[in-house]
Amino acid sequence: MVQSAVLGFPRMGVNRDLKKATEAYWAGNLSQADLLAEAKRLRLAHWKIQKDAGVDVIPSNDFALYDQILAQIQDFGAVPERYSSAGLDRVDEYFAMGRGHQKGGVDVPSLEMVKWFDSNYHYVKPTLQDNQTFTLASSPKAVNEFVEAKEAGIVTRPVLVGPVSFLHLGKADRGQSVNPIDLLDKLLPVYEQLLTQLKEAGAETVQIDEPVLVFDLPAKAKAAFKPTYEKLASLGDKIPKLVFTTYFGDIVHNLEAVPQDIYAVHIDLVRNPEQLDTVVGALGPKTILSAGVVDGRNIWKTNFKRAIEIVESAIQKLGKDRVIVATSSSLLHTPHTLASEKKLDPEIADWFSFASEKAVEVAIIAKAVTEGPASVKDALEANAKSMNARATSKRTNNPQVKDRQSKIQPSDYNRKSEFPSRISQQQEKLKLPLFPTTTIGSFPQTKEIRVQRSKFTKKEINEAQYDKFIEQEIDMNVKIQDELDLDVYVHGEPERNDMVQYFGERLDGYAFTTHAWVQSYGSRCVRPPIIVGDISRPAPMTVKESKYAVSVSKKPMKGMLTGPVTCLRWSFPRDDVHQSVQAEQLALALRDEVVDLEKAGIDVIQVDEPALREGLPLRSGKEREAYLDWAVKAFRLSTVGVEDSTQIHSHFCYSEFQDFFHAIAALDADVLSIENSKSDSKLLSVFVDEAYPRHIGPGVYDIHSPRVPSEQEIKDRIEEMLQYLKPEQLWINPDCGLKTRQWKETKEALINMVNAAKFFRAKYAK
Ligand SMILES: CN1c2c(nc(N)[nH]c2=O)NC[C@@H]1CNc1ccc(C(=O)N[C@@H](CCC(=O)N[C@@H](CCC(=O)N[C@@H](CCC(=O)O)C(=O)O)C(=O)O)C(=O)O)cc1
Ligand SMILES: N[C@@H](CCS)C(=O)O
Ligand SMILES: [Zn+2]
Repeated sequence: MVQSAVLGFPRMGVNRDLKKATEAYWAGNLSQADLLAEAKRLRLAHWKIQKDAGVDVIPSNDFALYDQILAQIQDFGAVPERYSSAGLDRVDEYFAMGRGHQKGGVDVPSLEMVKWFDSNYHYVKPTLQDNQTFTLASSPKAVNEFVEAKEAGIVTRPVLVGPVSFLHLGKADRGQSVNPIDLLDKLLPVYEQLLTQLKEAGAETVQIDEPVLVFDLPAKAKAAFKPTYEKLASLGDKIPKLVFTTYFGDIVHNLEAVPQDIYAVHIDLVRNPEQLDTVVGALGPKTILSAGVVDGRNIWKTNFKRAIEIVESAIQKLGKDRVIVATSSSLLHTPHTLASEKKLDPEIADWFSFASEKAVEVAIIAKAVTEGPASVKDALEANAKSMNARATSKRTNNPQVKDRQSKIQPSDYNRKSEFPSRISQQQEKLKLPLFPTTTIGSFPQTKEIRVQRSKFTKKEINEAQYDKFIEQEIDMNVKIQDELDLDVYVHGEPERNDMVQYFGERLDGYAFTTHAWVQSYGSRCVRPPIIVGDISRPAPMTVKESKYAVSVSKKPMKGMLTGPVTCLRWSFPRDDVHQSVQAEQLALALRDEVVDLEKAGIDVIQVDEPALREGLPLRSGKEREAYLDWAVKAFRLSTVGVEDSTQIHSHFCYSEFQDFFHAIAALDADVLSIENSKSDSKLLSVFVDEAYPRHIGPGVYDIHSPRVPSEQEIKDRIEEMLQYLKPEQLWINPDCGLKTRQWKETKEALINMVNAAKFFRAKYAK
């Protein structure tokens, strides 16, 4: 029999229940016991959904209050001393690592949080010491949650991040020099104990995630797999059988690292179906293949015919008992259920499948290949009908958009003059001081803003009332910036629900949802709009608010847009058209917006591209070069339609810019703001080595945490930056937008930031 398996389920709940509970707990409005009870309720509900869907192998320990890697950091005793010595209980210690803690005499910033592979999910980086030790918690989460499910009558497959990935995804703490992978011998005993305890609790199999195998690995990490998994195999029946799990790429280049003596190997056959034959050929003689054929990263209905063909091809080589039908990755990256979408056009809704529906899909595919297609005849027919309806729908095709794309000229990618000429024209107009201060765009999205927007959406207030409210918010933001004495203002983005969803809602070719939330980090969620057809801009999207903001501001006001690559990456993209085509369509729509902003008197326009780095193919080589080529072109196409005297800014809040520096340089933006506060300023040396001539604002403090940085801390950061950057090219700004913060901490932090900038301004004026 071919089993069906889900690799992980979204945690938030049908109504973002987990977000609401954790935020209530942080605000002191929910007890810890009630938070934990809510988490338990959600886990049980999610196991039941999968059971009712007919899934054979249901995951546990895929749940986390904040992040699954963070949970493992704590369970393995890898908590840096600054947190473990703070006298917090386990839950608060965990949250302190995730989001910082500044209360009751404890003042610790959070651990670094970075993108999970090329997704919009963020994980907390294991942050390791030279003398690191590991100790398994007395009551490990993986065991607790397995037992919890078992007591509810569901025998699950616990999920762990494997030892090589755990270390490879980690880093040495500040001031430490350890290479994480060198800690493997110390870490392995913890896995042995944990796996033994899981077996004793009744777990027959464990999903051990080693997704780093899809990277180009350093030799040491690659070589670490074999001895690690031989060691675990030597424990025989003392531990559960292991499903060695990879996703988000192919593993063909790392095949020798795949353990031979292992129960099962999972591969992502949505991203890389072509790896099937090679991987099957390299499996150990008894190893099972877990075939990831239901997309864990997108919302399109699975094409059953295609998926069944892939699974059948594996069965032909391995036999039915050696194949599992699975989701390609965890379903964490998909929304909870399509059933909540009451407002979607039924024609389009018929094309989608969210997490709960995908659980049903794996079960149907497994049944089709086990018992034959006749056993699921109706489901197969309905699916074929949906596939055909989408392929032939008029909604996907706009000839005018295609015509405009075909007429793009090489000159459409270049500004009129080179940077030196542009910057002097801009400076003449803007008259900015040395070390100009600015923020990244958004100001706190208060409860009041969300309530007003919600009222407007529900038609409880009319457009004029909502517009008036937004104008008042802009007035307030301008006043606050006057008081703070910032140099380049922002309107604060109060009218935006999200920097991508907002644009998706204003562009043709997009569908958007009411409940399709996906966790981005901690309690924060996004509702990615869905690209269903060719994209175009029916009307200006941001001009009204920016024009108003300029009219009430005495200093330069930035116009604020989300760039084409980020709009693409943080949407659910089409899977029937290459992403470069979708990015180009977005770029043309944004180009018109940039030109309209300039016409409306906006002299500084920021086009954010935080997702440019995240879209970089995970392995170096031709694919990466091709991506960078079209991604850079899309950015340029969207920004270069302006006069030299208009200053183009761009923003990146993911700091690993070293490996794509040439692409950042090729964007030709006049000013870049980049996330920097959590990384070593040494990384900035790339700007010196490459003689980068343009302006840069490396973030001087972390905005993900409510913690207020002191003026001295900010001065120290600026001092470090000045070792690498020239005073006349340095801007002073936070790491990213301030929408997730409260006003109190925002003002306090910005006062310190402006004071720090003024200190250096005075120092260098002498
Ligand atoms: C900058 N980042 C972003 C990423 N991806 C995006 N798509 N957008 C980003 O900004 N990726 C990387 C980084 C970090 N990630 C995030 C992700 C999410 C947030 C965030 O603050 N999310 C908000 C939700 C934002 C939103 O869409 N809000 C809507 C709906 C608000 C709402 O909940 N309304 C209520 C009713 C009102 C009420 O009572 O409060 C409801 O619908 O029930 C809006 O504002 O209208 C979050 O809260 O999770 C930040 C950074
Ligand atoms: N302008 C956006 C960028 C976030 S990456 C903001 O400030 O929220
Ligand atoms: Zn940002």
